[in-house]
Amino acid sequence: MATSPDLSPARQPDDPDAALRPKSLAEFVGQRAARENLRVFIEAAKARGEAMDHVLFFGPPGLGKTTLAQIVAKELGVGFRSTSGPVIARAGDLAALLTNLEPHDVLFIDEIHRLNPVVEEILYPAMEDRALDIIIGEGPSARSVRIDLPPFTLVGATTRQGLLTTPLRDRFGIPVRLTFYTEDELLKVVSRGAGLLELPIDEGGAREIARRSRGTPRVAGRLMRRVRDFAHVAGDATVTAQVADAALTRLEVDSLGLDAMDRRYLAMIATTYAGGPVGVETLAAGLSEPRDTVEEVIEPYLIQLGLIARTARGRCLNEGGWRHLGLAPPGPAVQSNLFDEER
Ligand SMILES: Nc1ncnc2c1ncn2[C@@H]1O[C@H](COP(=O)(O)OP(=O)(O)OP(=O)(O)O)[C@@H](O)[C@H]1O
Ligand SMILES: [Mg+2]
Repeated sequence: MATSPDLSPARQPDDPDAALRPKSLAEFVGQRAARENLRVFIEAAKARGEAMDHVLFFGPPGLGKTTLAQIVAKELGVGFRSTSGPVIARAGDLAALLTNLEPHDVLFIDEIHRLNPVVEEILYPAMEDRALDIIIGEGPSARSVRIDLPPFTLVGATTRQGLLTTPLRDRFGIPVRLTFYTEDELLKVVSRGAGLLELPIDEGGAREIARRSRGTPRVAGRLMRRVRDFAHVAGDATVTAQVADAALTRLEVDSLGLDAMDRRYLAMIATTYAGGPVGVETLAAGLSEPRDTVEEVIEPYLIQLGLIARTARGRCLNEGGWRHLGLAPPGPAVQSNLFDEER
């Protein structure tokens, strides 16, 4: 996922996401504000015959950042070049990419928060003045040469907007935050996906998958494929709510859509650290997961559900978190957690 770029599902040749990826803004479900604004900016850029301003998509993994980047290029009717922050090792690599763009092309940089600082410096004048400043030669005879670039649109994607440097963030004219999907939106994602996968499913079955997809279309797609496997082997002709529930329960996806890792995370705060506060490093070590995964993948949805809180002194389990684990919240501890948050 977001932490190991070269293993990212989005970059593998047999990308299971690809089959379900919407190809146009009209097909893209949810994120209504983002979609409507993008439509305006795309139309305006096309009408003026200009490259669209630079766009930054940010939000948790699997919400559609890469998908929207591709859609933007398609709707603009321009070329799409794709790379990722950690892959661009040297300034020269980025210079080569930029000088090879056709006018108005979209250059997509995934995980843009992981750009090497030296490479990032090249990007500033490229984004602002559509120019490259290249140093030729070494020592006293070195001189700087400015190369003009074709007008282009940089589309950046990140799961961690907070890790972007301010100069980089400020150069994106169109920042777009993606948020978790509602159950009804995911219902549409599942119904559309089931059609593409030729999976016979009724409304109850689709809603069960939608409800337990962690607010995330990628998870919905994954659960749909697994439910299809179970239904196939069990000989169920149609995926009903009951069939979906049985399959999801076997996959250890609970009624809130939390998986085994989410529950281990909650249980660790509850039992090992008495409800917190506990530092994220400590939790990551206890779970044997990289800190990035804990912060980018596990926590955002648990915070959205209100099961945990991030406080200045660490992570705390909220009342809902205790109840979800089937435990009673300790009275005084809850009060002191509230007190932490206020400070
Ligand atoms: N609005 C949507 N409607 C239908 N399917 C969607 C939507 N958004 C995303 N998907 C599906 O979810 C999957 C993941 O989307 P995508 O790769 O764009 O996520 P991402 O935000 O780039 O994730 P990451 O941060 O891990 O790179 C894709 O299969 C895509 O088809
Ligand atoms: Mg992506």
